[in-house]
Amino acid sequence: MKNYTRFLKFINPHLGIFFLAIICMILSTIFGASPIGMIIPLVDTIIAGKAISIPNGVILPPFAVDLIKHINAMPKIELLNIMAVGLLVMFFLKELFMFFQTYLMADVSQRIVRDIKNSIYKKLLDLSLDFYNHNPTGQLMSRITYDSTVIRDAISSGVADTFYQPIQMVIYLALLIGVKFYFNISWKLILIGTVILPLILYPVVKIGKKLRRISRESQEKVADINNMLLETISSIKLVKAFNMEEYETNRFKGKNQNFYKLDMKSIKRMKIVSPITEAMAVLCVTLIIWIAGKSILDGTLSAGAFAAFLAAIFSMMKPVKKLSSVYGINQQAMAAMERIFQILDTPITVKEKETVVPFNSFEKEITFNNVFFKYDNKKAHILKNISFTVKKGEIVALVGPSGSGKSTVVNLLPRFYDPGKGSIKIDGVDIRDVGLKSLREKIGMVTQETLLFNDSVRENISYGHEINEEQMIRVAKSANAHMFIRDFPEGYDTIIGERGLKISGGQRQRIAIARALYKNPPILILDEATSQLDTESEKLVQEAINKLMAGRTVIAIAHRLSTIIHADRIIVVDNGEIIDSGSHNELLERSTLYKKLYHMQFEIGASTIGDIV
Ligand SMILES: Nc1ncnc2c1ncn2[C@@H]1O[C@H](COP(=O)(O)OP(=O)(O)OP(=O)(O)O)[C@@H](O)[C@H]1O
Repeated sequence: MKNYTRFLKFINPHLGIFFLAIICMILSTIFGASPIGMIIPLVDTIIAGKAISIPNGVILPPFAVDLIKHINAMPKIELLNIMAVGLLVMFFLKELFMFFQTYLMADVSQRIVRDIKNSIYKKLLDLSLDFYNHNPTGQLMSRITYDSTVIRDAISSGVADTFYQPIQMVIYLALLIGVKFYFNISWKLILIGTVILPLILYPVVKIGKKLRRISRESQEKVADINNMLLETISSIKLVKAFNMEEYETNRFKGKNQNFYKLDMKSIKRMKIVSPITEAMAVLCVTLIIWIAGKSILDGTLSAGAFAAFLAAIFSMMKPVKKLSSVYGINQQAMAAMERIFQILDTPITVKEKETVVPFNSFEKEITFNNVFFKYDNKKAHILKNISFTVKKGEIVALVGPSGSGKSTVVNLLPRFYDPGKGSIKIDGVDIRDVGLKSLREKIGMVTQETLLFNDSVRENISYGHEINEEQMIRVAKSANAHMFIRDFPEGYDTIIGERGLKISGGQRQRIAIARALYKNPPILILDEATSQLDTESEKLVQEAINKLMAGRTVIAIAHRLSTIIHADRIIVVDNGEIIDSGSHNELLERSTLYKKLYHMQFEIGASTIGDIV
């Protein structure tokens, strides 16, 4: 229920259209119900040839008495003509308002789904990185694509009917009660109509609860399937290299089959609702016809009154039946909504404080003070007591075996994660006290995976900033990228990435370096790629990196000998701790681990890189 009311809040901004749709619903129902009133003169006056009589004891308003008298006095053929035209007009108006009702409701549902998608997307981008460690991409995508579609379908049919059908029921009930009083129909008939009929809803509610559980499961299965698709398609080379096509096909078949079974379970339940409600309805109607039939035989009920009463009861049945199927759809939507709220409610771990210290320029130093850190799902500390200082303009290189925690150290600086204990300060101010935006503006990152968007070279280089053609070409030249970009079919407008032009690893790196140069941050985090490029390409990348580092404060996860040699200080990290620091020569003399790393990583690198130092 809480989720339902919360969901209704999404309607708030579109209340205007929503109410307009409701008004159209009411009008359409009224025009749909009015012809029932015509049944009385049709049956009593035209078919049975009797005048409409006012039962004893019934007091009608004068205009109704006049109307009845007028109808009784009218030639039958004229009455029939009027009724035929009336029916046509009513039908036309009913359908017209029905069209506006469905159109406006569909508009509301599309708007709500659009808003929900926007909210999820914004939330996803605001969420801290730890969230992504335990939420696979495919599953998150399925929230935006599949779950929101379930909700859209539920709104356009569900929400509309949730309001529309009760309105219909009330109007038909009013009509029924009007007919009851007018013709003095026994309460027994009314009770059967109004009490037993809604009982039909009981099995429906029961089934609805089950549907919600199944729906939750099947939404998880869809998320699973999406995730698998994403993984295998993006790793298609790996699948082919290991001849895993058949294995992956079978894995997919398995997941798909499970989804099919679950979907059928839900379809079975959705579809069983209709025969159950049908059977109950037939039972009620038979009972009513039987009781009413006896009254007609007794002469206490006119055929016209009976026909009007029966029509009102039948009309009421439609909304009851409709409501029962809507309940199932709403249950599915609620399951989808629960999953969406789960994301919307996930706390953001790395948050900005309400009042932040201004951070306009970087002046002095970055300090890590006794920093401890662990990833949320792991018990052991990944970083232990990390303390070091980087003065403005210094280049500090982090070296250490794979998995020792180097990337984790640098990820703490732009606050991708916050330390558990200890602090990181820039110019003496804890980075948790400054605005996230102003902090990240000051930091540039060039990482091992050179991430480029499927967009033009121009957009990739200027990402997040206004495009200044001159500056862009200048940075591209510095990054040794201008030459090859110029040779692309559409120069800086060439689309690169997944669906665009494929470019080499070295070219990607140089575009990423141009992007960092364009941002022009005072602090640079450099996570050098371990993969070796060919000599020529490596030389170009190296030159570009040197230009990028010039005049900046750099923390580099070093894999290149040249970075090591250029560094003012080298920090050796092992198993999450700093075990030594100093210059290249000092460390070569006293650190066994550094010596080992040097011989393994840098010497080999140097021999292939050639004369870059
Ligand atoms: N997102 C994460 N969630 C949980 N554990 C992680 C995560 N990222 C890294 N780790 C773990 O933290 C430890 C340090 O990883 P980190 O990536 O910082 O090492 P590294 O020294 O940069 O390694 P490499 O040189 O291979 O990139 C490793 O044991 C790794 O398994």
